[in-house]
Amino acid sequence: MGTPEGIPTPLTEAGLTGLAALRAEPGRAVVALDFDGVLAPIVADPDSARAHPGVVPALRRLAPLLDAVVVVTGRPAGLAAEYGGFTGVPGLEHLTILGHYGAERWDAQTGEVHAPADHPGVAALRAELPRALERAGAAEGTWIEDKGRALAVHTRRTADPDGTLAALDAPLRELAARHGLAVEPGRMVLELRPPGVDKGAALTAFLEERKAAAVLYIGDDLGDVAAYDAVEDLRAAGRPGVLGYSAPTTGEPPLAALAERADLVVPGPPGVVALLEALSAVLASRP
Ligand SMILES: O=P(O)(O)OC[C@H]1O[C@H](O[C@H]2O[C@H](CO)[C@@H](O)[C@H](O)[C@H]2O)[C@H](O)[C@@H](O)[C@@H]1O
Repeated sequence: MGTPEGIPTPLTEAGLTGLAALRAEPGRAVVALDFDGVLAPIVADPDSARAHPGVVPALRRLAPLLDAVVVVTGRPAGLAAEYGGFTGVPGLEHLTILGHYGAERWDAQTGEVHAPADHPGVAALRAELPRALERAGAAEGTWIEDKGRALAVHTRRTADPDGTLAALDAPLRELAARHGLAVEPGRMVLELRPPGVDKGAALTAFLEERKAAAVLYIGDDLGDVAAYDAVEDLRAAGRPGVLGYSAPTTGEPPLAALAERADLVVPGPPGVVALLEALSAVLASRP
C-alpha cells in the first residue's frame, strides 16, 4: 500500500506524523541513510560494494529540496564517498558522511575527512587477529577486512556463515575486551572497533547541528538499531521522525530488530531508490 504519489504508507501513527512533518517543511528535514544494504546492494566482497546506479540521480534531485542528506555508515567515510560515487557531484555539494559509526566525518564541500587519533588497541589487534582466528578454529572462508581504524571478521564466504559467526562470538569478544575495543555485530560480520561512538549518537549530534525539525532514517542491519533508538528518543521529545527498513532481497531473512520497529519497509536498495525518487517528486511539486 502506498500514497498515490508512490511513497509507501507508514504502518504506524508515529511514521505518519513523521512523514507529514517532512512533507510540510522539507527545508527543515534531514534524510539519513545507511550505506551497505540500503544504498549499496549486499555482495560477497565488501570491496566490490557500490551504490545502486539510481542512488546518485535520486539524491541529486532530493538533496536540494531538504535541509540535509547524511549517510551514516560503519564504512570509513572516505570509502563510502568513493563507493557511493558522491564526490564532486552537482546537487550533492552539501552531502555529509558520518563514517566508522560516527567516528569520522566527510563533507562534500571540502572533500576532507575529519577523524580522531587511531586507537592503539587496533594495531595490537591487527598483529594478533590471524593467530586468534586459527586458535578459535575459524572455518575456511573466514576473512579479515582491515578498515584502518577497525577490523572486521567476515563469515559470508564460509559453508555455514551463521554457525561460524556464533562460534567466533565469544573468542572475539574476549579479544576485543583485552584490547579495549568494542564488538559491532552485523550481517555475517563481527567488527572489532574503538568504543565510544555509535550511529545513534552520531545521528543525534548531526540533527542538533542542523536544528532539524524532522528526520527519515533508513537502515538494514544491527548497527542501525542505535539510530532507530535515537529517532525514537527524538520522537518522544516531540521531534517527528520516520524509521525506514531496507529489507533483504537476497534470500536472507528480515532482521526482526529493525523490521518489527520500522514505519516503512522497502525492498533493498532498489526500493530505497524508488522511495527517494517518489519523495523528491512529491516535494518538488509542492505549491
Ligand atoms: O553501516 P553500513 O553502511 O551498513 O556498513 C556496515 C558493514 O558493511 C559491510 O559489510 C556488509 O556488506 C558487505 C558488502 O555487501 C557484505 O559482504 C557483508 O556480509 C555485510 O556485513 C562492511 O564490510 C563492513 O566493514 C561494515 O561495517
